[in-house]
Amino acid sequence: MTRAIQDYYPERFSHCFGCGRNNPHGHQLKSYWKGDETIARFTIAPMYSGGVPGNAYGGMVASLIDCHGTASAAAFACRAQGHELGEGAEPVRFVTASLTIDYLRPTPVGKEVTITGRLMSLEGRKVRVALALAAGGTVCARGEMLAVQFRE
Ligand SMILES: CCCCCCCC(=O)SCCNC(=O)CCNC(=O)[C@H](O)C(C)(C)COP(=O)(O)OP(=O)(O)OC[C@H]1O[C@@H](n2cnc3c(N)ncnc32)[C@H](O)[C@@H]1OP(=O)(O)O
Repeated sequence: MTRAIQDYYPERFSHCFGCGRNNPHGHQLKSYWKGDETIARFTIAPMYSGGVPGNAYGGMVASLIDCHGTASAAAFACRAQGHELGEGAEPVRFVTASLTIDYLRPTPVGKEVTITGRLMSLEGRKVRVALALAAGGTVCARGEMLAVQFRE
């Protein structure tokens, strides 16, 4: 897939600060399939530094995990319905109902990090996703999300 999962979001759901392609002030995170899992790459600017010099504040880490998690949920749900994003039906949209994060070690700024997502379970409108954020191959944070399909 060359287009990011977020590139398939309908226009009206594309203003998210973390991942909306139409929000020029936001992070515009992009998530992709990688086999049966998902991946996003991002370099945190030094202005998001936190308590530990040279490292990011926790909210920034949570923001990246949050947006990658809901994008992953949309992709997992789509594939479970038997089609890929962009094929036919408009992709379903998910919001975060619950997100837990374990901060294992400081996350560096100014260096590319990867965020990965793995499907844990899918039940009706609920998708549980296991998430990890790593820098240089070392996991800095782990997350677990319950994403719920948005009801319009
Ligand atoms: C479209 C947006 C695109 C960008 C997304 C980027 C990521 C984000 O930052 S999203 C923003 C942050 N999240 C939010 O603002 C969500 C706020 N919460 C809500 O709107 C609602 O509580 C919502 C939509 C999650 C669920 O409400 P609703 O659609 O009425 O469903 P509801 O029946 O209450 O719950 C559905 C199921 O999820 C379960 N559930 C809901 N919340 C939780 C929770 N916190 N913990 C555990 N289970 C939960 C319910 O028990 C229910 O389970 P079951 O079907 O087995 O009975």
